[in-house]
Amino acid sequence: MKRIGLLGCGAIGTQIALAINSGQVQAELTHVYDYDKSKAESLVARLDKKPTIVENPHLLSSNNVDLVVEAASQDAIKNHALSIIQNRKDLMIMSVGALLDESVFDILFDACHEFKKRIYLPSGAIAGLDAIKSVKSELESVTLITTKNPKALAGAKFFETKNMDVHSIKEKTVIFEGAAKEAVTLFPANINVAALLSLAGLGSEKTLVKIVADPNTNKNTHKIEASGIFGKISIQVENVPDNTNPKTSRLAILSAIECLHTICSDDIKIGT
Ligand SMILES: NC(=O)C1=CN([C@@H]2O[C@H](COP(=O)(O)OP(=O)(O)OC[C@H]3O[C@@H](n4cnc5c(N)ncnc54)[C@H](OP(=O)(O)O)[C@@H]3O)[C@@H](O)[C@H]2O)C=CC1
Ligand SMILES: O=C([O-])CC(=O)C(=O)O
Repeated sequence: MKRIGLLGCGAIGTQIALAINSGQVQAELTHVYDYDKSKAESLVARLDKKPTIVENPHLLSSNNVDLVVEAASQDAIKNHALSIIQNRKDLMIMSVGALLDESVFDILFDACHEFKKRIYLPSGAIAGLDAIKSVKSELESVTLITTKNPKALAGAKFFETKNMDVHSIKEKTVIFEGAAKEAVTLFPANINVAALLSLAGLGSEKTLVKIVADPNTNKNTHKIEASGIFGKISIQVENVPDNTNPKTSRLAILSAIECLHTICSDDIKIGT
């Protein structure tokens, strides 16, 4: 059975730990870390088989684990992903936006080859990555339109740079249009899905992102529109937000659990 270390004990990390605890994912959660220790303690209190709470992130991968699951932040990837791979552990990443920094991507890509380790990127809060990957060589345009309630967008760096008060948005408003590369920097906790779409398809400069703040919605909606020689793809997911973190969709959590289940099982693998 694979031994798992968990980096980040928030909305996604908690549900992953509970899925392992219930046996839905056949693995052993052995070590956890969050820089808010109280979050790690509350999580461990809910588990039957108690993992060790480590005092710093390096102790996750220097211990005897097979895979580290990151559910923390883009900074966590920038600061710790390389040492996890160098410590010869596989890594599952949720804060995928960090990989749109080419220096981070290239270093991790080379490290995976050198240390013969794998990085897994679950499909997260979107659907259709299988198709985008398959038509990659024939793609001509990809646009992601993401609509969230302003309270789910609050706290993003974007509002500091624009000197805009998110709570003053009273009607459905397009607040950002640009390349995925810029979107993941300005909305690091909201649009990691744009990084997944970029990596699967046209890259971070040509993948276009529109972010819409809608005070009248209680869903996190992601619409992908892609076209090319192959034809057209139009996929929309209306996600229920997690009840502890409105930025994060329920589908992102379920996708992380399903990805981990696939990594940890030897049965038939369905889909691309
Ligand atoms: N790929 C996808 O489709 C999706 C990706 N995400 C991303 O996944 C990540 C986890 O999401 P979620 O669980 O909802 O987030 P939460 O904010 O609920 O939980 C993250 C936890 O990790 C902690 N943390 C952040 N950075 C570090 C660090 N460097 N070292 C240790 N702990 C850290 C946070 O502490 P504190 O609160 O104090 O910052 C928090 O306790 C986020 O980056 C999010 O943007 C989310 C949804 C979809
Ligand atoms: O969960 C979502 O809807 C998407 C999200 O936060 C992200 O991609 O960072």
